[in-house]
Amino acid sequence: MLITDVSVRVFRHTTRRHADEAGHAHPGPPHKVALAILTLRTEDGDEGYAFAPPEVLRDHVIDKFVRKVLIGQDHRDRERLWHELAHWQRGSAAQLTDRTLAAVDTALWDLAGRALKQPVYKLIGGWRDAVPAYGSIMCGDEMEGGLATPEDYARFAEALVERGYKGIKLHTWMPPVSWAPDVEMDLKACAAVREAVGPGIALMIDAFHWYSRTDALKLGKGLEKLGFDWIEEPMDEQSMASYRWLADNLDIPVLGPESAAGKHMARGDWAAAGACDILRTGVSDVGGLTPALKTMRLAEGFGMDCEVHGNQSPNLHVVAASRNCRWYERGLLHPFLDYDDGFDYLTSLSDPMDAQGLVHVPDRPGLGDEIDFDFIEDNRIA
Ligand SMILES: O=C(O)[C@H](O)[C@@H](O)[C@@H](O)C(=O)NO
Ligand SMILES: [Mg+2]
Repeated sequence: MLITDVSVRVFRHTTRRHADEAGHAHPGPPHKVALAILTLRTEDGDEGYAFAPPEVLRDHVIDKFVRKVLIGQDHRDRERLWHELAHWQRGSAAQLTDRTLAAVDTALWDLAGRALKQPVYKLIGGWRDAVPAYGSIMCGDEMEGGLATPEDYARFAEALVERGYKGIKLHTWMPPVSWAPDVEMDLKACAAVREAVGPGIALMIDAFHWYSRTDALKLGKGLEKLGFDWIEEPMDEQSMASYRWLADNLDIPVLGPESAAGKHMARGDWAAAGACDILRTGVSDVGGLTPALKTMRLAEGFGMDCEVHGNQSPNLHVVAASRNCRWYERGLLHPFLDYDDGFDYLTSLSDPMDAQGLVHVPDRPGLGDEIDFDFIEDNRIA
């Protein structure tokens, strides 16, 4: 049970996803990007894994913090190990981030499941074996036939309904799109999608993240007329007061926070302050499955749903183990990309979706990722 080794391998894989200056993904030509895999190994030879950007798992962080906390410890003590690592953040000069905590906690959960030969969501306490997915569309762009016009969004939404999605979230246009942000254009895209898919499909928006209160109110009021299920991150989430004002002035549910710091503690403050109607968490955002589950359970105590940010197996297991979460966010999607192609370092999809829009949680040990270790070795750079 004791952890005897913590290691990181960095490898390159090919993707057509390119990040813009706000970190939002857009399609482009195939290019190679670096990714790191964290491996925790015990005296019994059991291993747990997590993927993260290489900078999140750089040597300094692993040596100075992660090894110091984990080596020699019982891997099953996830609660204690998470808190010990989190306490190192304060004195780390901002070097030990929530993203690193998330990777370590994810690998600990994966390790527990692989050692016991059980899927993680069953260890947490399963709620369901299949979860409804919404198609999370990439931010708009200026690509011919991409997501450049309201009609482009409508056409793509029809294709997503055809694929089986029962919910669709629009990330609308943001800089670096030359004319963005634009509330009127956001509403035109949302209206075109509603017209295209009809009233039976759940629609949500994830808008430009720095609108003013008045612009966010105008957007929200317009979405109310279109029967949208939630408005997400239309203003800077560092101002909880702005969100409390918005939630007080809108009928459409306000969902958040996604990107605000503070883990499950900040999300408790948002729920208590009435700054949102639906809470939000995400394994990468709050420091792991452990705090993501804490957010989910505190939301339940407030009678609130809590929607999970992001795809991939860690988030899927949180959704599968939670009653007060309606969706799995499957994406990000674009007309020029086939999401079901998966990743070249995994030999199967982590989130296979059937024609009815249900993602079936793989009945495999741990988080269930089928990792191609030969690919990783063949493409290893550190
Ligand atoms: O990079 C990001 O900010 C995320 O990909 C984000 O665009 C998207 O995942 C999101 O906000 N989902 O709710
Ligand atoms: Mg979002």
